[in-house]
Amino acid sequence: MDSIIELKQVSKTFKDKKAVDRISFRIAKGSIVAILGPNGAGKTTALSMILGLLEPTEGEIRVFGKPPKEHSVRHHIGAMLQEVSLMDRLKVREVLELIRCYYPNPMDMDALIAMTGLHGKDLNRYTEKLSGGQKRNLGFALAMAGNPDLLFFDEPTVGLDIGARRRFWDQIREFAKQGKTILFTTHYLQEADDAADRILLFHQGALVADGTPEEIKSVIVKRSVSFLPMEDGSEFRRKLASNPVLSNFSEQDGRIVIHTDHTDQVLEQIFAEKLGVREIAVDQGRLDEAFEQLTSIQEEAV
Ligand SMILES: Nc1ncnc2c1ncn2[C@@H]1O[C@H](COP(=O)(O)OP(=O)(O)OP(=O)(O)O)[C@@H](O)[C@H]1O
Repeated sequence: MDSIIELKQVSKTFKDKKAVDRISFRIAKGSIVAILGPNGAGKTTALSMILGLLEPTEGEIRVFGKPPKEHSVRHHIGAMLQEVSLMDRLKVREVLELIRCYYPNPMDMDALIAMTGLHGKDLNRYTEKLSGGQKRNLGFALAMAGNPDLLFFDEPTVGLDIGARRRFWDQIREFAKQGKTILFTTHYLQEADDAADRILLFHQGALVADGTPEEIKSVIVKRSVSFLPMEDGSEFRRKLASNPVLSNFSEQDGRIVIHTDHTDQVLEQIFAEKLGVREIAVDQGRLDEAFEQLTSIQEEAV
């Protein structure tokens, strides 16, 4: 694999808090990778270490085969973090020019403006006068100014409306087609599912799953057959419990739910046993269920 990023057994401890716990992975050129996880999972800490902003307590990180702090590595990286910090008393054009001149092969100014949702008239405005949305556009422009090969986004779509979100992801897919590599963090399962070709699922500092959205779903999401019982009472439940194919059931809002990898077998047994049921539904597991299952499995294990 043509690895752009490589982490080997990386941990980060703040005082006695282990924010990232022995994480290893590689990221291939041209991929769009989501670091997904709940609050406090260690996503930002991991991203900051890969960016060279934080030093790992243990383990090794390589970006383009080198330590992330090296000057030559920085020339190939662009980042938009949660807080876009801007220098006051500079106009938008001046900030963009300043950042562009740090890079050997910066993006053409007109192309930069066109892709980032800034308008010509914004260029002469002082950065402190921009609205929240315009500041985020500028943050995106600053991340892209050096025409980087590797892009980092920490929760990039927070606060963006649906149209802006869609434009953002269209743009990101275009970058990936050009061979750029994108790593982003998100809380949004749907966003990771839609936008990423790989998901690294973090929980309590650990990497608890790594794969395509489909792989993650197929490994840990159980499908289910659910129905409403026509007869109530213990006899019906006894019949279910005594059949090994049906015995793994739970009850949700009056429905009986059987989690299974073999929905056909479950249906066969329901008919063979002549169980009185109605409104049968067969459900494919969803990514948000997978996420909840994984994180709750981890919590039980702690
Ligand atoms: N500078 C720090 N000092 C002490 N603890 C920290 C520091 N930075 C992060 N932590 C702790 O490390 C853990 C992981 O934090 P991190 O910000 O990486 O999580 P996250 O997954 O990005 O969360 P969120 O989605 O809320 O941004 C949390 O328990 C956090 O409180």
